[in-house]
Amino acid sequence: MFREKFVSVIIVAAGKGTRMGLELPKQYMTIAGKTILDTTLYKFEKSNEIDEIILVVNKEDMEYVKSEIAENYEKITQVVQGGSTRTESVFEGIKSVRSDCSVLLIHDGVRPFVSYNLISSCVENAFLHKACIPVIDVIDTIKEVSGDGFVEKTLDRQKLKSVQTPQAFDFETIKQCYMNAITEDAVFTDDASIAEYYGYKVKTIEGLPRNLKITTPLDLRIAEILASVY
Ligand SMILES: Nc1ccn([C@@H]2O[C@H](COP(=O)(O)OP(=O)(O)OP(=O)(O)O)[C@@H](O)[C@H]2O)c(=O)n1
Ligand SMILES: C[C@](O)(CO)[C@H](O)COP(=O)(O)O
Repeated sequence: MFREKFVSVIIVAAGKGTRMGLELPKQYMTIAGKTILDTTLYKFEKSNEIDEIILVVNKEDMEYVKSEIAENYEKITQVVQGGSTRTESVFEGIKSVRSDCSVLLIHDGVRPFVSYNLISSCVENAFLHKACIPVIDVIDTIKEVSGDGFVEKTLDRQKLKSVQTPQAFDFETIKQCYMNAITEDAVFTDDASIAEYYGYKVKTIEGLPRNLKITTPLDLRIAEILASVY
């Protein structure tokens, strides 16, 4: 139904993995015989919804990625150099997206357990609502804590959601938002918050608990278990 429109995905993989605490950036670590980045790329390569993949990596990894990774994926049209923040890396990717793209997905290279169904739902809802993000319920009680370590308030958990990627957008809308946002001092920790900043309404859909962002050594252990199942 949506296939006559061109759909691109930017996979951002230019992070340093500071919280993982190892020298090798986590996207190049191997789980179940494949790098985390390869496992992520494979999902989008095989998804019927995706027409092109733009891969964003660090300057020092460009040659390795072009010769050892990108070669294996027909849908990768560009490997581009990222920036010093996730926002800058996404913006570099956006500059390389085909001008006739209708819907753009933006996905973390370190979320390898995304499903084909979730990719499809994101695309479908971006066509319907212009901006769509997957979310899951928050499990813990969340409190706001002041700089001196005392609780300021307890937030209403019913209204809180934990946000995942892929985040999906009408391409022209998110491109314009990013072109404006890149000149702002504000710090954005995901793509949807940039659309929100410029007044767009963002539709949430049900994400997947297994779609974790591999960030810490504990996540890596969990990912090893998940890789034996998904
Ligand atoms: N300058 C950056 C920073 C992050 N990312 C990407 O954004 C995704 C989510 O970021 P995160 O998990 O925070 O990765 P890192 O920045 O590598 O980790 P850390 O913050 O611990 O250094 C990752 O796929 C990461 O490679 C990126 O492309 N460019
Ligand atoms: C985009 C994101 O994955 C949504 O949860 C997340 O905000 C990325 O954050 P990070 O600061 O790059 O870890």
